[in-house]
Amino acid sequence: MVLKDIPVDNIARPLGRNEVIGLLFRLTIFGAVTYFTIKWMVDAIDPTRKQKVEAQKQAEKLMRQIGVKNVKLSEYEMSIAAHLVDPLTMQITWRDIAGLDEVITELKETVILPVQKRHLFPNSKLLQPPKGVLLYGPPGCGKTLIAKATAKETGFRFVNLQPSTLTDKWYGESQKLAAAVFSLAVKLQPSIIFIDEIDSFLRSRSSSDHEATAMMKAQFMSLWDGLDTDHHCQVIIMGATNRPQDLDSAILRRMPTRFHISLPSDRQREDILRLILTNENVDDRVDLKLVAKETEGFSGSDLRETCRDAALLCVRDFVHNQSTSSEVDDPIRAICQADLQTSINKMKHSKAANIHGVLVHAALD
Ligand SMILES: Nc1ncnc2c1ncn2[C@@H]1O[C@H](COP(=O)(O)OP(=O)(O)OP(=O)(O)O)[C@@H](O)[C@H]1O
Repeated sequence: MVLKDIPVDNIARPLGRNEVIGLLFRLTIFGAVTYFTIKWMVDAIDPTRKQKVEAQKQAEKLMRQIGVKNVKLSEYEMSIAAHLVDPLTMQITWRDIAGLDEVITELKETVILPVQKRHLFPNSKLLQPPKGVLLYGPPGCGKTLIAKATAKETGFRFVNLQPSTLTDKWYGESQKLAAAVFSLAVKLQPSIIFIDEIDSFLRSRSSSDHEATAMMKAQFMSLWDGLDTDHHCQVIIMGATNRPQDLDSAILRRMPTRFHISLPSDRQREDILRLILTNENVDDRVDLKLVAKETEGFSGSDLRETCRDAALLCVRDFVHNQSTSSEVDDPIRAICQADLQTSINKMKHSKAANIHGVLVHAALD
């Protein structure tokens, strides 16, 4: 075959300008489709994606509500910011806490005064508010109430951090989130980061710790130390725990200001009961001293539950009377001593059953 037999179309020739543009266009479209397909697949298999989108929306809303403008947040800071509490919706003040006057006075002197009177000692390193405060004691005794009231009184922004926010993540995410906790708190300062059940992720380090957990703990501590080096930084970490003995000693060292919130005494229970029943319809003959005596070992939360249960007994009677009596306008009767006693007995019963349950579990373990 000689050259002249080959069709002219089959002979290689340089591409024309339009063909080059067409080729580039096709390559660009192909590249973009590949990129978005891979991104879509990665997003689809990321189990935290939906949470991230929700967190971002929630964070943007809260940031607007608390008046934070022109602060750019990273994706990780956004997911922490979703736990911000809007100070306007936070109603807890010292008046909502009963029986803890001594703790509150000490807290005012050691934490709140240094914050509020900062201008009096701008250069003193000794009189700066502590960077770490630990509230410890049995469940339901007011630790969270105290942390919220502190934020309300100081006007600090309040980040209510659940340990699961940091611990239930993919490998490597925990560390980025831990870093975001601190960088966000600094951007939003003055701020309080409240970590309930702090022992659940900052417990004593052990050789059985997962590598990622151990790294996260180490990183958390070094970020915390970073706060200390800048004494103008107004960020306080407040932790609460029922098990202070489980906390890493290095963490305890970083929380030198500690408050023990114990189960309330007779007098404290009476104060708490009085506060809980302030706006309720209570029979004048109710003897709160006697109720306080009868509720030994109850926490503030148990007392609240007992009073709620007693109030429900009145509602139950009311509903019953409505269906059986012709007097439709009968008012709901006041809470009486017998209601409270019935509810106390019920609570004691359920507490005893709980303890029994725990013991049975422990025996089975
Ligand atoms: N001293 C108190 N004065 C008034 N109410 C109290 C007091 N202590 C507890 N309560 C009631 O019990 C509820 C639970 O209290 P809080 O959440 O502060 O307890 P906690 O110590 O943080 O518990 P936990 O360790 O389980 O998180 C409060 O919302 C409040 O109704």
